[in-house]
Amino acid sequence: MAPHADDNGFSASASSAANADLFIVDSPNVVYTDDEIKTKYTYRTTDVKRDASGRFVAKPKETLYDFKVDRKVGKVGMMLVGWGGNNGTTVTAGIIANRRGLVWETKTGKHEPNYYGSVLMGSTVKLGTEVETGKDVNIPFNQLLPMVHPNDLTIGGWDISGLNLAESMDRACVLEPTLKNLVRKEMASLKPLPSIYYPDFIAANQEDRADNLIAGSKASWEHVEQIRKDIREFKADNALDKVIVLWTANTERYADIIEGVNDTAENLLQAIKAGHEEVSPSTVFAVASVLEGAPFINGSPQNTFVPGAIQLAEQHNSFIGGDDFKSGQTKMKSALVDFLISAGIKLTSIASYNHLGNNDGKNLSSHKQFRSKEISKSNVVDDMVAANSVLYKEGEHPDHCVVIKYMPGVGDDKRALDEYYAEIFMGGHQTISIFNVCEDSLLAAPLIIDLVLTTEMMTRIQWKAGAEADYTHFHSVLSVLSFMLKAPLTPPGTPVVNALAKQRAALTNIFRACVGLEPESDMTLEHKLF
Ligand SMILES: NC(=O)c1ccc[n+]([C@@H]2O[C@H](COP(=O)([O-])OP(=O)(O)OC[C@H]3O[C@@H](n4cnc5c(N)ncnc54)[C@H](O)[C@@H]3O)[C@@H](O)[C@H]2O)c1
Ligand SMILES: O=P([O-])([O-])O[C@@H]1[C@@H](O)[C@H](O)[C@@H](O)[C@H](O)[C@@H]1O
Repeated sequence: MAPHADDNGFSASASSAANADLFIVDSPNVVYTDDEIKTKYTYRTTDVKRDASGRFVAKPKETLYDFKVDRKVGKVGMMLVGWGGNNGTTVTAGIIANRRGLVWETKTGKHEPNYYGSVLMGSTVKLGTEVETGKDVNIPFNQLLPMVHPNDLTIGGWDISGLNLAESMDRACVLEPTLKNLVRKEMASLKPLPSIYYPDFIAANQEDRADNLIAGSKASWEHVEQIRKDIREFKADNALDKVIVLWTANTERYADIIEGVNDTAENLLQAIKAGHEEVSPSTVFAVASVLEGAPFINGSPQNTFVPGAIQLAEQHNSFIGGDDFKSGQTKMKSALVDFLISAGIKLTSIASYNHLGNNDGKNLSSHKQFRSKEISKSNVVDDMVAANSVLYKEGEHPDHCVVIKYMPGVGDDKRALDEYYAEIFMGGHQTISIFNVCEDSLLAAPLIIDLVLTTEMMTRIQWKAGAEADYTHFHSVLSVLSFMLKAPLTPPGTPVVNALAKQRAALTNIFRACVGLEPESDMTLEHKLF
């Protein structure tokens, strides 16, 4: 039974379990109250220095942290930029189907809704080892901490296309007609708010859908204020406790980083007021969200978070995260490269080709937009290569090419063809060839849910170091989101981790620390020593 609050000097009396039905942590370092979970956590790392002879000296280090989790989930809104797109309509219809428990028929029989592809809703984490049997006890990931359920999300958003979500769902050609018909009425009642459209940032071939616009073809302070007003009204009209904004609109070209324009928060605000043409719609949405205190997540590859936007988020203690959903080909790559290199196999060449026929592919058929995607799809191996000096000399890197072709005929069912070529023992080679048909939006929609649920959870976690310190939130840049993203944004000056297993372990173990549990080490000494 969790210790009473007074056992550890906390005020208020202990109450029921963190997740009343599933588990509590019985530890002197964990106290539950009706409103909070408070933990005292020892963070163990290893400091490494070189001695006079150049030898590494590794020294174990312990840092004591207090974590505090607000157990009150509240009513949460999700506002999607690009709501009328393939991902936006698919995630909305999927949540409606789950919320209503719909069953639909296809040629393969009856189907029930699920959240497969969501790490939080579709996977489990190890809680510990059952004393009597010695077996692992695994629980649903979303039960590790009190999280919002996607069924309870209030959804809204913007699109430059004025179609309602039923019309957009039809345009997307992602879901089965039998399912679409069950959600059609509710989807038809949903209409995206007008949005900002700066033609130079997305492919010219997108112009024909731009009929739902806020006036003005370049950044302006009126745009910031309109988006802030939209967020405020959405929150008030739906009696929400918080709103999270997520970009799932088209991939934009990179913005040039210009000193005096977007290099600092103040310069960026001034540049928007001056209507500077190098400020993108996604950066305007990020600025408006930060100023409105709404976390902003970028699901596309462009450099929305110019230095000024990051600094603004830090100044306002507002969360941002990105970039680019990691849905299929790149997620597979980050796992396979991790496996090959950590197994001592010298990957020397990666050829990634994919073609798709959806509107995303159409937009990416324009070189500047493709270049944004090429960058996010190419950098995913860098950390794993750099970490293995046995296989790779300083600066040595596998050849890596990324090709994306727009082939309308395949629609949303993207084809990813990859060839991995590696050196193995004694001059041998290994060639791995993968043909991966990804239904792009059905893979991306659960990632939108994971990004929103994780971000919302992070708004209810605080930490401090030392009895005298005040609790504070994690850094504004949510690198904890990296498992869902191709090009993880990290706090300035901190390393980028792309290895998929490490990303998931970070998310798992940070959440475990928030309920006072040690990181899952997989040592299982209890099964090895005797
Ligand atoms: N598996 C995936 O689908 C996947 C994976 C990774 C990244 N992404 C990225 O997610 C984004 C969306 O993908 P999608 O397949 O839904 O694309 P989509 O083209 O179907 O949807 C994008 C939507 O954004 C709208 N839009 C464009 N500019 C806008 C603006 N300034 N304001 C508001 N709306 C705007 C468009 O009208 C469109 O409805 C793309 O950037 C894509 O690269 C998708
Ligand atoms: O599958 P993945 O590499 O994670 O990501 C996908 C790319 O392969 C595809 O070319 C692109 O159109 C999608 O937006 C998405 O980025």
